[in-house]
Amino acid sequence: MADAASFVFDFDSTLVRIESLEALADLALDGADDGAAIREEVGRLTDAAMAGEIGFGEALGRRLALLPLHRRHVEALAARVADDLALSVQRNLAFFREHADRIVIVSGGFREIIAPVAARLGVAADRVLANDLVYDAAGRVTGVDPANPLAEAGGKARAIESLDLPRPLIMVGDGWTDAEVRQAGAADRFYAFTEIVRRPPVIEAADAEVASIDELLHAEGLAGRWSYPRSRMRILLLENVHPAAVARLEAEGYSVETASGALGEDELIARIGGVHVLGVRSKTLVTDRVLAAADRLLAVGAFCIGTNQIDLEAAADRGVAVFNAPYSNTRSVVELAVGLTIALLRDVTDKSAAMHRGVWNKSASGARELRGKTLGIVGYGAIGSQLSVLAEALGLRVVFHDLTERLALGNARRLPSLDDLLAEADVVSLHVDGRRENTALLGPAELARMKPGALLLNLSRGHVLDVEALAAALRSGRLGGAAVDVFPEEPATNADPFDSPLRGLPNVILTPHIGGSTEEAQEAIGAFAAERLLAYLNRGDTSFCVNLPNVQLAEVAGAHRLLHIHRNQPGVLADLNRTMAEAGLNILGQHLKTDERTGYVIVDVDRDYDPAALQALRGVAGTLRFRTLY
Ligand SMILES: NC(=O)C1=CN([C@@H]2O[C@H](COP(=O)(O)OP(=O)(O)OC[C@H]3O[C@@H](n4cnc5c(N)ncnc54)[C@H](O)[C@@H]3O)[C@@H](O)[C@H]2O)C=CC1
Ligand SMILES: O=C(O)CCC(=O)C(=O)O
Repeated sequence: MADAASFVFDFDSTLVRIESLEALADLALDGADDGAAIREEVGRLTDAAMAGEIGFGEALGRRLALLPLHRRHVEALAARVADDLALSVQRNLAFFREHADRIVIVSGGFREIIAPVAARLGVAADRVLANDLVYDAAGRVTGVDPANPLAEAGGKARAIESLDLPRPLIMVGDGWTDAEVRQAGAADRFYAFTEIVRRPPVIEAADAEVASIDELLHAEGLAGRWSYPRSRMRILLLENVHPAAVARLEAEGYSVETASGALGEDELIARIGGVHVLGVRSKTLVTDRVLAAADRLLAVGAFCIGTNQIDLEAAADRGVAVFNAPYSNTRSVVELAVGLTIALLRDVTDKSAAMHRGVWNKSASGARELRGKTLGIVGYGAIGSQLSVLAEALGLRVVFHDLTERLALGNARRLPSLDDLLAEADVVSLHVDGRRENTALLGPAELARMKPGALLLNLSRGHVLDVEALAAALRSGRLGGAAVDVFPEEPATNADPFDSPLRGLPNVILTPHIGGSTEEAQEAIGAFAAERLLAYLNRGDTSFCVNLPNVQLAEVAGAHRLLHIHRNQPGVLADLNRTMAEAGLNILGQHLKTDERTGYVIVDVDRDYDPAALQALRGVAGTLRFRTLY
């Protein structure tokens, strides 16, 4: 479509992340007493001109008159401006260099500042249309050459027309003077470029908005640095995911939306359309219905350890990859479990509450040391085994029970059954995962098997413990206390009410699912999960994926990467290879990994192939998801 098109780019806040005149003002006013006021006025005039409120020529003259601008300031900015390229321009240098003979830069700014950037982009000096500064004998800027059409309102259109460029002509810029080019008929299409600034009147006057050069190239049917513009890929992060994750994903060019609370199933269904990546923590249920409504979803990030809130099989059956952060909050949970155990043994919370009511109750009765007690850990995975290490260091004896064979750390003793553990432990701490089969793992019968006066901790999942049965055991005095961090029904947001049969019981510590809620853990989770999602989006790497075969992949280099997720059924690889051979694709590298349910094939191919061949690959029987990366 755009084979013969000419591209005309604005400069300030389009090719570069600065407004030249403001940057010059900063240099010229450095140390000036009235600098702040002048800078503010210059900024105001720039905005007014960009939004079309005052004429460009008038704004330029007034701004230059305000500044004690000297040649050395211009030279200083020119020396560093090429470091300020817009990020998407930096990524797509190849586009500028390959198509330099159909690119023009037009700006009401100054030739000296634009020249180094044009050189970096490979654009010839005679394809830069800009104002020429005029200096006096002392090197002070007195204005711009009045004979240059760009010194006046409507100048961009006249300057462009004077070049008689091949049409269609595509204008790209952030300001009103760029929109005017299209309005004057000097351009056939105008893209409002919003990577640096977003000006609503300009967007309204544009044929389309592009938030990056990638989007521009995609819209014009040209190959950019990425197979798909990342700014068009929507990432929806719920439940207060740490800002570190947002920053990391945005830095890679993706569009991120956030929400502080969890969403109910119907609310999520209403929002999931068009979303490429969903990020949740423990409360948002990603059900089969949600996944069925997710027309674009590539991946789900669980910004936590547990993934029981996500229908992993339904996701796999749709080729949606699910990632979590399996170790980032482990230590936080363990530290809280240790602290809660000590608090329960010493009845700290009830004593503290009494003090707040003005009651002084100094007594050793019922208060016990940790040392020498037996801790029973149910579920000896990452958290259980870490707890084991810390507990032994504090002088506890540790016994554990796990469904699978686990290495007993230190002097910890494995017990063959849950019942054995319940019979022996003074403190029982639950750290199993949230699989459905663990519902009411501790019910009335199990609680009855615990030692009289024993303590119970649940920091795993709410449904693992029958809270009604626990409340009864506590009320009857059968158990000595409990600390519960997770509940069968948890409020979706901090504004929602909480209720539980455990409320109001003595020596019962209730915490609002904060086992993993430390600043350290949340930041580490944000960083880890974001990195896993980026590895999958950017190169197809499924390391740590919890529902698809794990394949570790290097960056795509000098090739196109085809990613094919399919049902694990006979003949898929043979069909894929036959289809690729028929399409004449030259294979540079291939990986296949399968699990019981799903297969994942990654093929790096030579770049010159007929894109129609990709349709045939989508048609291979058993295909769940197919995408291309480069
Ligand atoms: N309260 C909070 O804020 C947090 C809670 N969690 C919860 O803790 C759980 C455990 O986390 P990790 O230790 O990292 O998981 P993990 O997967 O490393 O360990 C879980 C262990 O439980 C064992 N297990 C499962 N069912 C069992 C059963 N019925 N009986 C005995 N053993 C059983 C597994 O074999 C595994 O060894 C997570 O799945 C999550 O639900 C995790 C982080 C924070
Ligand atoms: O606070 C959260 O995000 C939930 C922590 C949790 O339960 C988990 O990591 O599995």
